[in-house]
Amino acid sequence: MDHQPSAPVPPTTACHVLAIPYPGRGHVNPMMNLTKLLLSKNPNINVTFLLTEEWLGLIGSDPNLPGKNFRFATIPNVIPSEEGRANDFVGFLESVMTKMEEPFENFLNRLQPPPNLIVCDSYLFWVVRIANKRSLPVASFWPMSASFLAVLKHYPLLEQHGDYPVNVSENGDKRVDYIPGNTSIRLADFPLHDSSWRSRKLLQLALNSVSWVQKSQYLLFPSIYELEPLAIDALRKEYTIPIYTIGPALPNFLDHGSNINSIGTNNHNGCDLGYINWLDNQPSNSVLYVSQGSFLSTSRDQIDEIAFGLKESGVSFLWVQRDEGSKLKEICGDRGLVLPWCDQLRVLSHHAIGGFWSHCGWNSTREGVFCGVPFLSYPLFMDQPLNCKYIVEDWKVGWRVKKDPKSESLITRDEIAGLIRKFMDLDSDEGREMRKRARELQQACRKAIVDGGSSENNINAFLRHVL
Ligand SMILES: O=c1ccn([C@@H]2O[C@H](COP(=O)(O)OP(=O)(O)O[C@H]3O[C@H](CO)[C@@H](O)[C@H](O)[C@H]3O)[C@@H](O)[C@H]2O)c(=O)[nH]1
Repeated sequence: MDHQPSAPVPPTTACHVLAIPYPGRGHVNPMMNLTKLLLSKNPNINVTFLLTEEWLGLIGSDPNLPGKNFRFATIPNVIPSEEGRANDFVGFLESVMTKMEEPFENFLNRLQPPPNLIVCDSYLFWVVRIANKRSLPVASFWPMSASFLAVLKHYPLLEQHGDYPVNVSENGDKRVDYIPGNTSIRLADFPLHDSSWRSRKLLQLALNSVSWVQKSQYLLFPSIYELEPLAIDALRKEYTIPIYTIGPALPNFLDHGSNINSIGTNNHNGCDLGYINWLDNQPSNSVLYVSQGSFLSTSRDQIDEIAFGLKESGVSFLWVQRDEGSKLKEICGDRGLVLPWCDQLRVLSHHAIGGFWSHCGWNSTREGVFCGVPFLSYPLFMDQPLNCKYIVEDWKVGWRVKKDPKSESLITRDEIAGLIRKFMDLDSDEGREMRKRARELQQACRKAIVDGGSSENNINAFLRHVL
């Protein structure tokens, strides 16, 4: 199915889709991009996008929201605020899994016209429970990699092989090859592998959500088949529901219509973006873009080492760091910019960007790959070590910042400076090879979204099924 040109989606009677993302940037963004994709495919689709009131405040004034056939709806703020979400992640996740269900059901009772389809984040398992009771079809949307889903689905294998819990300082570099859909994985790269209360609790919550995926009617990934064919094929064999890869599900590219070339042309849409002007004045491939995603961070001491390392490297950089910006600016001097937020995809697609220091969230990973940018991978949590493994070992489009998984010490400024210098050296053989592969992977992704490409076929097949 993935490579044959597919029939266009036929016009149909109106279809009302209720989309409900998990309340986090890394989940809301790809759900919004999926929504835009659905709306662009068929004029008879209407979408109601359900958020908490807080999240409506965060994204409701975005100038790139879909106009036609789209509306927001809200439920009250029954969960802890997005502000400081990372400080008590267990508490946040538990609230999402227990407190949103009732207001959601009340909302569904009132929703007019009633939806024909619900698309929900796979973490919101209670949506599937409610929809099943009402015989409403649900598409479960998993905004992380298919490989990560396969790992969680087969997590009990770790215990059966005597590999759980993992003591990283003893056997973090041991590799296991018994997870379907994955090449061999270091034990240190499994999510939530340690025996702490927090990890066990988060694992229990994640595994519970995974167990509900099979009870939905469709499974959607913002992934591209070519990025992880082994995992997609393995999951297609195991699940009885149809699986569709509709990636890359990126913002600007969708905002620019289906013109895939516009992403690389720094089309500012008339916005006055000082940092884009700054990038415009930098040589091609000379700037390292540094970001740890939308809500996580690393220790203060490590941030200081990164700042001094960046300065000592002599490489130009654009660093997104939500707090301590002024202190970091002072340390880093005038070689680069420190910002609290930027339009990441626009930055990554700029010709001046030559590398991406990333925490390897799945959105950032797809965005970097789609822009053909090589990675310095610095994963922090959950699926990120596995995404880093894809980048470094499977796709070979990046290097790890932390080489030894057993080491618990800080990565020093000297190590960081040396690594950055070597990574940004466009003339080294190793770097040239990595950049070539990044361009090849980028091309494979771009092919997926044109006529006959895997993602285009998948989204059409999904809509034919639904409509
Ligand atoms: O200055 C910034 C920083 C981020 N972003 C965007 O914010 C999103 C961040 O998503 P992601 O890279 O996935 O990071 P997180 O926000 O950390 O994502 C959470 O959700 C992801 C999807 O479930 C998981 O893969 C991650 O591990 C989890 O931390 C991306 O679209 C970025 O383009 C910006 O636009 N500007």
